Amino acid sequence: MVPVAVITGFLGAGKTTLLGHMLHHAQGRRYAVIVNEFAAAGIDAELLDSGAEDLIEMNNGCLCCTVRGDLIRTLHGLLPRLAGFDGVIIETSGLAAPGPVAQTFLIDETLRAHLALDSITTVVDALHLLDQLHAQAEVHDQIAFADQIVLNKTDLVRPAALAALEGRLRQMNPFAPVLRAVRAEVPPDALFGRGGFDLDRLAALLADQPPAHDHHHGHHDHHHHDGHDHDHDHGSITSVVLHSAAVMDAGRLGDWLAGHLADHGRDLLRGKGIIHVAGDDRRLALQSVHMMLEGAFIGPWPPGPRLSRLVLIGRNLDGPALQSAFESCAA
Ligand SMILES: Nc1nc2c(ncn2[C@@H]2O[C@H](COP(=O)(O)OP(=O)(O)OP(=O)(O)O)[C@@H](O)[C@H]2O)c(=O)[nH]1
Repeated sequence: MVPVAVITGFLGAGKTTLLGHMLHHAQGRRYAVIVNEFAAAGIDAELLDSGAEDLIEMNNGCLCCTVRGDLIRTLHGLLPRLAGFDGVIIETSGLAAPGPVAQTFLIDETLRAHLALDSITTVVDALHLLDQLHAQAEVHDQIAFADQIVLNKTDLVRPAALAALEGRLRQMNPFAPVLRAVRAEVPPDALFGRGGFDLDRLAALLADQPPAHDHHHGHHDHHHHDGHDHDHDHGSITSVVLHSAAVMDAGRLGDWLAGHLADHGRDLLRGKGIIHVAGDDRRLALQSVHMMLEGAFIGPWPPGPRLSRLVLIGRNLDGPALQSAFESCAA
């Protein structure tokens, strides 16, 4: 039996950071990694720069609904090579409800014979958690399903507020231990060997219960019409992928993005980009979570054309306007 760890958490909470931390501290253990992004741009794989033995990307939407079939196929494809791995790590997209992902391991007989769900780790963003609990139904599901919770980005929040957040998390999920973290730095063995996955609890959660979040807020975008997992949409949350083949001016791009985030940060949940900027041979990686923007140079470009890509996930995205604003940042 090869153990499977699922990493979940809302957009920008720090899932990829946690995955990177685990892979860099693998201490000789070999993991197969499955990454699922909401937007089809494959940027996570580049940001991760992981050295993972086997990184499989699933870019066609959200793991919880459209592509559970794809997850099953992907895992089946992995089976012949499974003996070479000490574990499988699945990073779900930030909009995924973990229930159906967990269900995959219970329903499929063949998978069940070879793979054992070991843990579901939910990463939460200490700075944005309270807002997200009001606006995003997925966050409730992710917390409710967690086997353990990584309370990440504790550097951005005062200690007193942290204790309150922890209390809130305990209230929502009394079973999951809460690990406080900066940059998702939790013990490297935190994802595996927990044996913590209690099937009885899972079964109870999978049963058709009213979602726990119904009482907490007036509106949400999640619609479970009949208890099946294919019927929810993600409300008005969409994504756009901006492209440019031109060399970009880092200053101009930074000014535009900072201004745009300041004006639209509430609606703009997440931004991620790999940018070809003038004057540097390395790739500029950009990341935003609401209004917080970070940029860092990562390794050199691979041979071939250098295409800049910026993915934005949020509400009310005007794709053509964003694309032309992006292009106008050319050097
Ligand atoms: N200040 C601070 N920033 C963090 C911390 N952890 C991660 N970040 C930053 O938060 C941003 C999002 O982190 P990711 O790990 O990409 O988040 P994610 O959950 O994988 O995001 P999605 O794949 O979009 O769902 C990045 O800019 C990280 O560098 C932390 O503990 N403190």
